[in-house]
Amino acid sequence: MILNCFFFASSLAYPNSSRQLCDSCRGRAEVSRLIFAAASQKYEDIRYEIDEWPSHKAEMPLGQMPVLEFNGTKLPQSKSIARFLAKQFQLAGRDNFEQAKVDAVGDTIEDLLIKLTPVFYEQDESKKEELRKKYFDEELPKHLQNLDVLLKDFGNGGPFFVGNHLTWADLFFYDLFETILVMNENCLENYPRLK
Ligand SMILES: N[C@@H](CCC(=O)N[C@@H](CS)C(=O)NCC(=O)O)C(=O)O
Repeated sequence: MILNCFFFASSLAYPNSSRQLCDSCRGRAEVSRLIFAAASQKYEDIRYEIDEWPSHKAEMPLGQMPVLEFNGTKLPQSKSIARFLAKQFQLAGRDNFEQAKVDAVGDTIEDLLIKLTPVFYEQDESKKEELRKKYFDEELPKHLQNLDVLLKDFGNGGPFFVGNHLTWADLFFYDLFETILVMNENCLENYPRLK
């Protein structure tokens, strides 16, 4: 099976952080790349730079990326792509209810990502810092508290969010926190289970 992913490359730099991220933000396709890697599956990974994007936008069903091409059809929406791949490769939960628990974790992670995006897109440096501080002081703790509850309830005391085995929810959390920890390396200190 050959699958193509499309993805935006953009820069992410936090000069005050001691953590380093790769020189381009991995974006919304990264969780799918991690699923492919965890399942040892081959796929084609096509990435566009910002200046290449206008000539490809019309090729995408919703004019957005990422898009997965499977058997000649293009599937948009990063979480739908991730769920599809996870189901293909048995990383979505072992029964219907486990899948719902994995989805609940994935949706809770998405909640904290949605609130973070204004920080990424703010161009004014002082406003960006203000938003960043507010996010880490007020917003993120609520979401981490929610994730901690789900980890406790669904994870059977083990290291995975659901059912003592790896699912795409773990990969989604790992992917996002690689970025978030660059922005604030202490943000998981009060959540030892999540850390
Ligand atoms: N809900 C969508 C959001 C996709 C999205 O916003 N993609 C952005 C890049 S992160 C995009 O393609 N922007 C370019 C454009 O809209 O022209 C998903 O999760 O895939």
